[in-house]
Amino acid sequence: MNIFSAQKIYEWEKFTLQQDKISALQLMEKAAKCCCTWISDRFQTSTEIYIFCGSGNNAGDGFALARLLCQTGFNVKVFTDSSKKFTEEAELNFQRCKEISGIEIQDFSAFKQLKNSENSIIIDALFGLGLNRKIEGEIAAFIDLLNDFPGTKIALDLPSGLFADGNQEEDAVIFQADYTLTFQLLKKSMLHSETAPFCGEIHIMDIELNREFCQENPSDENTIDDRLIQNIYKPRKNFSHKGTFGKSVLVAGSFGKIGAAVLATKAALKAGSGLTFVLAPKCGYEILQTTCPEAMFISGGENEIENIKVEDEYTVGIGPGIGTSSATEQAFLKFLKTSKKPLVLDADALNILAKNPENFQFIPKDSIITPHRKEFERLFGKTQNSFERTVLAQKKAAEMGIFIVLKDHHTQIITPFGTVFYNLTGNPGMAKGGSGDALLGILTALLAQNYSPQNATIFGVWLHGKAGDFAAEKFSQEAMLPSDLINELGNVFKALNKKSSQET
Ligand SMILES: NC(=O)C1=CN([C@@H]2O[C@H](COP(=O)(O)OP(=O)(O)OC[C@H]3O[C@@H](n4cnc5c(N)ncnc54)[C@H](O)[C@@H]3O)[C@@H](O)[C@H]2O)[C@@H](O)CC1
Ligand SMILES: [K+]
Repeated sequence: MNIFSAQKIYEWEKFTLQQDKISALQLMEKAAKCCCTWISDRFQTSTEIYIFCGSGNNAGDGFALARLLCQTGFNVKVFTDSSKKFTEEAELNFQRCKEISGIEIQDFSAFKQLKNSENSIIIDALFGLGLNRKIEGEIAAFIDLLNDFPGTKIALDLPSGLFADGNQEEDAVIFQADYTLTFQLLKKSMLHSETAPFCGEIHIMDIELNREFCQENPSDENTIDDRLIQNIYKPRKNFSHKGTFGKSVLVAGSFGKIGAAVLATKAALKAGSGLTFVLAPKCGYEILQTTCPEAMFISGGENEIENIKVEDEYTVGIGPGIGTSSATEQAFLKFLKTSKKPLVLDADALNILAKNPENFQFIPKDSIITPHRKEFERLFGKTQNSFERTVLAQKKAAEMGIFIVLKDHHTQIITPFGTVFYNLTGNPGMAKGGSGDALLGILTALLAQNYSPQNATIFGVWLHGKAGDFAAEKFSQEAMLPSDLINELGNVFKALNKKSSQET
């Protein structure tokens, strides 16, 4: 699914009004209806509803919603500044609201007299996409007051004070929503760690903007949706054999960190690698042969990796638990300089690279690197915030011709062509040592199975998150382990297969 800037969303709205021959007022009514249905499906009509309306079309949505909720049987109070000039659609909906005797319309100041009520809903229709500067003065103080009020807080389209497209100033005043009912598509600020928490749980309201617009206006920023995954996924054909599914080598482990090699190898096996090898130090021999009997062992040294010899036809993933000793560093750099095929690089492989950026030039084109925030900083330097980090990653991915997987709550995949894919699967239960090792194994296995580097990266990151979601469902976010995630890969493939067979 595309992510559009506020500017592009306005253009999309205009396009829809022209193509579908509907009015802005009708579109606003549709938006308000979606929100009314969402609220009435979840809350009893005994809940008091307070709606706060600014002066733009976000307020128009608020006025229309007030009318619809009142007609559904809720007790609704509207707070606004009626001395302000409303937009045309907001004014029309304001007038319609006034005609309904059941709705009390008051000035913002009247809100201060209200008794606190836990059993109430506060709806923020102050500012939406049209926010064009930081909120200050009286409105800022008012939003602070709303944030302190008990009860459920719902933002329409965006929490007031949050810009759709980017970062905020640190002291910005923003409505703290429990739920955000956002129209048509996610906005960029809903996907970054500094800004997304203001939205609470996000629900997309499908207001049926005309989809032809997306074909004519492809975006550089996208979220990974089920349709994209189903298009990438290649179900297995009969008569295939183990050679069809590639040969993966995981270069991993050192004394005390053989577990990292076990996790990466198991993940590669469970992600469908045809033949799997693990190149690890000899101290891991028995552990690996016992825990991963399906994988073949290649010795890379005694207690750490000192030598990496791999045949050209193999797909190689390097990094988990290898450490950064000088012997391992030399072995890794020697191997890197002779590598031609795309590699998957994580953890200590990235830490070794970060020591000397001169070595970046040896990373084969189309390789995949999977840094978390700290590893990214070590490689490419600090940025002020995650928005700037994405931009820097776009620059580096293009310069180096590689795929960068920026691990985060919504992990981003950045392609060498500058496109960003935000992943929506996964959960905080995966913030545990070993999750990254599993991801490296999955990515290596998919690359070995002939998924293109871009498809392997998108699919792998999605699979990893989805398996993590299945594991959290079974064991809880607290107790789930990376091995549980790996064991759930099978259930994710089963679900994908089922969907594929239903579609054909
Ligand atoms: N684009 C679409 O497809 C649709 C948009 N709709 C609604 O329309 C909204 C956008 O409406 P508008 O463009 O009228 O924008 P807003 O309703 O966000 O309000 C913008 C107004 O607030 C003022 N303003 C901006 N920042 C301010 C600040 N910091 N302090 C004080 N005043 C400030 C602006 O000067 C402008 O007058 C969306 O968020 C959504 O809720 C919906 O009705 C459905 C369809
Ligand atoms: K809002």
